[in-house]
Amino acid sequence: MLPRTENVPALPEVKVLVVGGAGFIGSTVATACLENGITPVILDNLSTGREEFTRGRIFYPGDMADGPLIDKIFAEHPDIQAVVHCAALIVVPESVAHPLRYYRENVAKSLDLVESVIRNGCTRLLFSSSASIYQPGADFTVDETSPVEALSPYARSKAMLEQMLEDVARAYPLRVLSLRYFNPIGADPKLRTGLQVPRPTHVLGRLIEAAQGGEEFPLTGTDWPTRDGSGIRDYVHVWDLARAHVLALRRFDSIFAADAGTYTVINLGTGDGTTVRELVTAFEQVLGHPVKVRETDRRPGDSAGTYTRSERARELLGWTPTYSIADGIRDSLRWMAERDTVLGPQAGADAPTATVGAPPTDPHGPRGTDAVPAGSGPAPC
Ligand SMILES: O=c1ccn([C@@H]2O[C@H](COP(=O)(O)OP(=O)(O)O[C@H]3O[C@H](CO)[C@H](O)[C@H](O)[C@H]3O)[C@@H](O)[C@H]2O)c(=O)[nH]1
Repeated sequence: MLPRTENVPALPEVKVLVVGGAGFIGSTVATACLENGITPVILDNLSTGREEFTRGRIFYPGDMADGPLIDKIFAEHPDIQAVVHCAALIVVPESVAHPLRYYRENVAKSLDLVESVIRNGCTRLLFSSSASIYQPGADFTVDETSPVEALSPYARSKAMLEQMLEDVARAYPLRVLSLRYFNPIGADPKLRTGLQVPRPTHVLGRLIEAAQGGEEFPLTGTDWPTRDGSGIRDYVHVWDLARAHVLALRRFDSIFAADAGTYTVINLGTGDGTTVRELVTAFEQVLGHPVKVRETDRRPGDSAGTYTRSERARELLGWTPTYSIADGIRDSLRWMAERDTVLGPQAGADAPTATVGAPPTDPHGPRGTDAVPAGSGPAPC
């Protein structure tokens, strides 16, 4: 006979508020949380996020600047123990054309959110920052102490918010961990979520588009002082990024206990620099055939790029990336082939209709479901 369970105390549920949890990274973070015993409560205004990514999850449609809504969420989920702030507009050229919108959405509304978080007594915030704020050094490597020189309104919005959060964390009962992402690629290995926009403008999106339409891939910039003249970046699989968030949530208190401060930064990159030419070669190897490449001038506001040399993510989070760049390319291709099935045909979007061949199943096996070792979860806020 099975033991009765009524008198067995339930394990305390670990809950986090994921702001921007219907977006590409936020939804993947939410999935990784679910797979590791953390319940995500999602807030997203669906300006770029997708409701499909919230199915079966606790979801509040709305804006992060809506104070009464944040109060309602905390009232209905008093067991929320941390906030993961992934909500942002992220397209660099768009930020150059519409800086007011970017500063309002990314900076001003974030301040409203943080004020609401503090008002509701939550003391832990993970902030999605960006490695695009770094000034490229002579060898293109950076660590968390490297100089910051944000070159676009998008990057400046991230750099400004980091500075503001540091000041806020000094003055109020809040600790903030900024995670500086390098260049996310791939998708959830089980293809539950992925990049939602139909025509992504980042380099891998443009390569996939070229492969789909048989068009030329524009290689934007061939005179950078890198080993082959093309821009260099650190491409990190989004599932590895998501795992890092789970580890950061689990270790949040110990990170700050060791550091004794209230604000800190961790780079999330692989430590491998990949040039655009090298990325094209890797892409062609995964795809199985060449793509046409057209060399063009640099993009306005572009930079040579950076990659991380930091060991901080390994030391503080116990995090090491598990996916290769080929894995990321393969998962991006698999997701693009599957995206319309998950999201439905996208009204008004001039998405390419052809799809490129992609492996039908997850070729990574169990790594896609790897559980993050359970430590002590964060205590209530
Ligand atoms: O069609 C293209 C697009 C890009 N590139 C090149 O590819 C490299 C990477 O460009 P991405 O646009 O893919 O990435 P960025 O690092 O410039 O910026 C992106 O990554 C950042 C993270 O560091 C932020 O997330 C930002 O929002 C996002 O646009 C650059 O050398 C760029 O010149 C091309 O050759 N052709």
